[in-house]
Amino acid sequence: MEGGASKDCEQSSVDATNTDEPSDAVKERSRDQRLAFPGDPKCVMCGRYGEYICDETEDDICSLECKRTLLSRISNSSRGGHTSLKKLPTVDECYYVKDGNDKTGSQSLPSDQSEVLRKRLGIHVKGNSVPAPILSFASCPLPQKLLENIESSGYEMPTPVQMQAIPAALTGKSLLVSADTGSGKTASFLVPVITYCANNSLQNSSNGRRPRAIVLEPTRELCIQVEEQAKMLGKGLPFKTALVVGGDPMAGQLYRIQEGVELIVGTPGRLIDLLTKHDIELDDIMIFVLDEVDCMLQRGFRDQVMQIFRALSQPQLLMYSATISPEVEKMAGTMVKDVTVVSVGKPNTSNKAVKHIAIWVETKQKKQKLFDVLMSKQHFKPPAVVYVGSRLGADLLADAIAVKTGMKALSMHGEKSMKERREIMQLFFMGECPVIVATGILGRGVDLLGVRQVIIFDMPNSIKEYVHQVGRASKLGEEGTAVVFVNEENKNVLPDLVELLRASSAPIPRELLNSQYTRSVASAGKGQKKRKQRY
Ligand SMILES: Nc1ncnc2c1ncn2[C@@H]1O[C@H](COP(=O)(O)OP(=O)(O)OP(=O)(O)O)[C@@H](O)[C@H]1O
Repeated sequence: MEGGASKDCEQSSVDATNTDEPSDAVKERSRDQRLAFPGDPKCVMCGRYGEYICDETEDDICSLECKRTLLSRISNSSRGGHTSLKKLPTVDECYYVKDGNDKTGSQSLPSDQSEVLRKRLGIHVKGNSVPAPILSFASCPLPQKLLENIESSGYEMPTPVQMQAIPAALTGKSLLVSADTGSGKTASFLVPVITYCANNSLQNSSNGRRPRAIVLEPTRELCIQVEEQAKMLGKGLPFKTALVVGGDPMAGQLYRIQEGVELIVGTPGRLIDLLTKHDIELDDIMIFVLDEVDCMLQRGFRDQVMQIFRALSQPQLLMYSATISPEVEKMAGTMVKDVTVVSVGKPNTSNKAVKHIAIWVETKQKKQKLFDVLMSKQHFKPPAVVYVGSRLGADLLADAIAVKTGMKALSMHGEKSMKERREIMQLFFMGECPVIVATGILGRGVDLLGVRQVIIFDMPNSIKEYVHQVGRASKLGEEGTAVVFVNEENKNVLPDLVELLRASSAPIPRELLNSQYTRSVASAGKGQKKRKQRY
């Protein structure tokens, strides 16, 4: 080893503020070394953090133990006829601490390493005995078939929210989780739900199969998407799902539940309708998921959600959203005791991968501005979603786009039948329609495959909905663009918008800064800037 010179030492001269790595003595054994984080050098022998360089071979190595093994392997192979020092293939997969199983059966990181990982990935946790984050799905006791399905879905590594929320949910405790739009929250609740259901299915019992978990979503589109993902991840397991949404005949949905399912995915209204008209056994529901929880606990949905919740026998409550306010946290605390709170990144901020282009445009000129964007080779990046505030507005604008630009444009809103809604989404996904004009129905949660541009034609009334709508332009950190039209009519949301644009380092139109509704936040920002420059 180069006189024990570690890469950390090299690093520390570049980044003196990096205090993540303890600079202690050279590690004697492989198990004393921490795991490799994404991007770290990996030990060629065991895959842990390759903190040192072996001076004989120039290989990354984690400890003296691995160095000895490496050198002995090389000398064995050279005795076998190889005269030169042969490089061993670099190990790609991470190795996990084998003897640190926690009570969920997960192979857990030691607590100091958990803290380093959380810090690096912006994971914050609040609660009692929160388990360590995981670095691979296989470090949790998931059914083998589920692990295979995860792999065939192309999920090589858990995303940060999955790293923390999956082991936390497997403890059986209730969770409140916030993470960016498009960060993989859906799988972070489906994986524990499927694990629970598959492990507890009564498929071979004389009592038949009964629902074990419910996932509530605010829109039918989101239900369809989540149920599809659940089916994909649960394939080959004793795990069946039922979709309970308005617009499809109730008889078919009821029949499916009576035939035996483990998971119900539905909207609150239709589920209550079904539960009040028919006798459905809910005693075995052990997990209740409120996706988009801030929306589900808002007036409009709250009473229905609470009605369903009260019909259950104190299930584990899993609550998720990209936008969670302190009020929602408080409400969640009244529903269940001892909630574990997990947040990834800065709560309630917009997805960093989305570039915001705010344009100040008077209402009368908005249509023309939209046509300009759609007809500009430079600015239009199809397929795109245009968000509007009303159903009629969606229909009229889609027609106007088709007439003015010659492009196929379809509207999407809650008045369309389920059949129409499915057909529109299919055309869009098949690439046969470059523009969809939608109400907020497509604003939350829906994974709009391939969409990298959204145009907010009518600014929503709350910055939270704006965050969800612009989130449709990116998933898993891929870059997207959000064009947003604003004017004085959006006065309620303008101050929040200025703050969000500033936090995203996006240009802020002069009219927006000078508006009477934003002057106070705008000048607060200016003050901060001046102070920074002076010191
Ligand atoms: N571990 C993973 N590896 C690769 N892709 C993943 C992984 N987890 C999820 N995905 C994919 O990332 C995309 C976004 O995930 P998902 O829809 O769950 O995001 P979300 O956090 O629920 O977003 P939103 O807040 O908008 O609902 C999906 O296409 C999903 O299949």
